[in-house]
Amino acid sequence: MTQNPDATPSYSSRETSESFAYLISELSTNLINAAPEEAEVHIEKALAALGCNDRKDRCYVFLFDDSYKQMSNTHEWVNRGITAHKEELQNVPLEAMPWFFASMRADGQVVVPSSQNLPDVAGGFKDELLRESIQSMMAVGMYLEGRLIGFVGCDLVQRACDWNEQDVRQMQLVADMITNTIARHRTEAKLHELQAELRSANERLAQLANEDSLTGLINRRGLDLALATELRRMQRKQEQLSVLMVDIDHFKELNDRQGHLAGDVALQCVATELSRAFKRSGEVVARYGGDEFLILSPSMNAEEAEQRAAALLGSVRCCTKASEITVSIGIISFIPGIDTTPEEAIRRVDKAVYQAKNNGRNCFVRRSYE
Ligand SMILES: Nc1nc2c(ncn2[C@@H]2O[C@H](COP(=O)(O)OP(=O)(O)OP(=O)(O)O)[C@@H](O)[C@H]2O)c(=O)[nH]1
Repeated sequence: MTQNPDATPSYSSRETSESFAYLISELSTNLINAAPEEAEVHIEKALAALGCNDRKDRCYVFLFDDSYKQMSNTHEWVNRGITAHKEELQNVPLEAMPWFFASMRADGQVVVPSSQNLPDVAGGFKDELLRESIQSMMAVGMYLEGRLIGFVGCDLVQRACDWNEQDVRQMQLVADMITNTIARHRTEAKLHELQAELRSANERLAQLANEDSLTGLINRRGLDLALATELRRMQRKQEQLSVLMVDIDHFKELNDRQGHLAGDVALQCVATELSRAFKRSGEVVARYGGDEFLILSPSMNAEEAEQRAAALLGSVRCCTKASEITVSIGIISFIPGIDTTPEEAIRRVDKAVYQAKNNGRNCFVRRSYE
């Protein structure tokens, strides 16, 4: 125990008062069951219980930062008529009171019966007590996994006090209780953080599994899922689904002539144009594979699908002017039946593209679904 050499406290064998012990056990139960947002209130109640017992003037919790450079007053209770200091005691540099910090680290407690009698070596700490008109104080350390993380303490403004063992024991009880609460909430906060990281990693993984890395469009896997969903949805609503397959013309030649990288850029360029042209709510643009793209337009009839395909022929040429790329487009527009499968829809729209290629490319062909 750290004691002022000029004023050795005379500890009595007074037992912890029953009412205090009862109150503390009740608070302890509350703290164990408290949700993080309620814990603050319970910690302050514990400080109040400590303060009201034996008429203390101020009770508080300070926490050190991880590098022991600063400490901050996180919780405070003050008696009626006593000035609160919590606001101003944030990020207090520990180097300003080396004696206090060294004593706390060495002994796990600092007991000051009379601040007037503190030795000169207590320097900055003594000045601080006198500045705040604190006549007497006591603090005990809070340890988390063996590491000093802060302390719980109390001040007496109006009187000096020969603190006894029971006083220290009571304060230690409250300090342990608050430490356990802080420990539990830190663990829970860490757990929530990890859960959130895991959730977003899983979401990203799921997204990546359905995403084409070159263009950022959904890939064939994602398209298969989306097509199955749209077929069911349009069947239920008895509305038309238009499916457009867009295939770049003579793409192999472009690769051969300008290189694979230029080919990649052209694919990205077409992908961007398709995304721009088909961004109505519910529309899906996918890279189906190689130089083929697929578009799903729910609730769109054949006439509108043809208009949009015609516009697309023009805009693709514009967007890839440098490479003079054209595309061939196959279209099917139909109300899905109960037994329409994604494979069948793809097979039919693929035939339409094939026909567009045969018709000389840079055009669209719509095939009826019957
Ligand atoms: N640069 C690049 N090329 C790709 C990629 N995926 C597939 N290809 C190439 O795309 C070309 C597709 O060519 P084909 O299917 O023969 O068709 P095409 O040359 O476009 O001819 P038509 O469709 O008949 O007009 C192949 O040469 C593939 O190697 C890719 O990610 N990047």
